[in-house]
Amino acid sequence: MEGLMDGVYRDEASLRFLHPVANRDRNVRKHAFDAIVKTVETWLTGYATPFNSLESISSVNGIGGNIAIGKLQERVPDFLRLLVECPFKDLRDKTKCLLDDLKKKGKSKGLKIPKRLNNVSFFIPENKIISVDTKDEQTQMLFIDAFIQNNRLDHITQVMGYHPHYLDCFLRTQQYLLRGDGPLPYHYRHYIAIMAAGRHQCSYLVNLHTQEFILAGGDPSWLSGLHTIPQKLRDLYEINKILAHRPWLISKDHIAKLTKGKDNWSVSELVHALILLSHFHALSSFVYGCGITPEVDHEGGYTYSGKSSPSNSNSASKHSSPSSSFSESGGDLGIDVLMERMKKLTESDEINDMTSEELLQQFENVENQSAEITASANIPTPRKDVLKFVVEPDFVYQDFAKRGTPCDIPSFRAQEYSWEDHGFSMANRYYSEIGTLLDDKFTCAYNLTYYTLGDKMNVDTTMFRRAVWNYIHCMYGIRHDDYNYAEVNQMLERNLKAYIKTVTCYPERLTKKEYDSVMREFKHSEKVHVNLMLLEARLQGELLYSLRAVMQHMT
Ligand SMILES: CC(C)C[C@H](N)C(=O)O
Repeated sequence: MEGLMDGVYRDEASLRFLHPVANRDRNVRKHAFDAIVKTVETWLTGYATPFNSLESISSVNGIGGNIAIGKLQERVPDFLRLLVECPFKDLRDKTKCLLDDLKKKGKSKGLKIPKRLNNVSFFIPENKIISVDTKDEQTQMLFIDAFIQNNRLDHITQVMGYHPHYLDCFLRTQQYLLRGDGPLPYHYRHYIAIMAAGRHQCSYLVNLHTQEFILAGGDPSWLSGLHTIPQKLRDLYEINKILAHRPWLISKDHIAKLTKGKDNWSVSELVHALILLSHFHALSSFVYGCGITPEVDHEGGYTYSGKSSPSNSNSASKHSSPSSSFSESGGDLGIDVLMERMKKLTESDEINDMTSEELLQQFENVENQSAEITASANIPTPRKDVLKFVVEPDFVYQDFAKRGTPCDIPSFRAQEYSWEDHGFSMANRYYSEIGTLLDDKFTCAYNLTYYTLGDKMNVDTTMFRRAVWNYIHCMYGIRHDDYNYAEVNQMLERNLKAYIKTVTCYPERLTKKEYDSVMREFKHSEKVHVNLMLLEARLQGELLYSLRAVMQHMT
């Protein structure tokens, strides 16, 4: 039995390592695929009841550990399901045939073929999503890149496919953070991703990186929860928690504490970790903000019952809570009104007449108003499998305006510590190249425009986009003193502010109803665009606080 298990087990591991199949070279792909076909055929014919005997193995040490390895027989079709949606046409077609074959032959052996349960997003109809075999060459290449990097074409990538220029920056940075040169061991990086995603109970990212952690050679016992991990990694938890919800509380003392003592962090390792944490906090916002669905091989992503065909009517859409704090009459501005206001504001040139006190006052107004806006009231019950990676799940965002006195924290002046002048070089110094990669990504997200608004062409949307970006920083207490915050109130109506606040600060609470109720005349690609800005502004906000603390510690 052990021999069989070992054999399948190794194959499983190599299957999961799609690299040879995910190769740009057609011949390499063919070769690798033939090997898979052979493996599957051996499984189907070589043993009397290979799948049944595997079923009795409930847990396997080594690779797999906690990830339902007992369901190995389900994984083969799983894996094939992933390939059905890969960006290589030749492979897709072949896989379809193989799956059909498997369906026929497998039945008599009790083999169950999973069906995809969801589309890519709970919010965006499938026919509006960029298809795997898109004719757009740049996007197609990026999908291939993503497939090669991540061993799959994940739903995040596919949704970001609306914005190829951004996707390019995103994939480059993420690849570097997770698999490039850097001070932290690979399995640490994925575990840190899990810890970060846990702050928002983002099981999508937790599942993805649980698998990656194993593939990177991580010890499966760590997946039973935080109590099993090395002290050094556990020490990171406090800063993870603060950074995710109240980054203004981070001080140089946190950095000092981590960088001294027995199991200490080097400053380089810490900078790597801080960037990973912020990346995955912000990515959790994106996952919820766009209603990303579980992957086909993740819990909630597949079904064995014959009935279900992909639909958008999954959990998230059922969430629509009656007590939503988004008002029905929330007054979605509509594109015409928005354009009208942008035009007026551009002509008025008001900021030149304002004193710095008045500008400060405007900032404080928006900040105080933001504290009055309740985010979504739909508070989900945390899932047990994610909770094991979470300490103090009740520690959540608190309005910056309500931070209270014991430690009266002033707002963060972006002019005194900015990404461009300080954060960027700080990041590069301790973790080479990352500053440049992040900078490209920030610049891309900040400036991205197609000069369109819904169906309208040739529109300068700068003002709207600035308002979104600066509003997010405002919720974190970050102030740009060359910006007139009165514009935020002109550009963003109350429901949209509530949406932005929910997705940035409490993403796990967002419902489909809320997604639908804002930016009604925008295209889905534009709503995703707003979510990209949200991701990046949040990420930058967290980094400004943590890198400033590192700097203060070093000087
Ligand atoms: C988020 C959207 C309002 C962006 C707009 N479509 C543009 O091209 O700038």
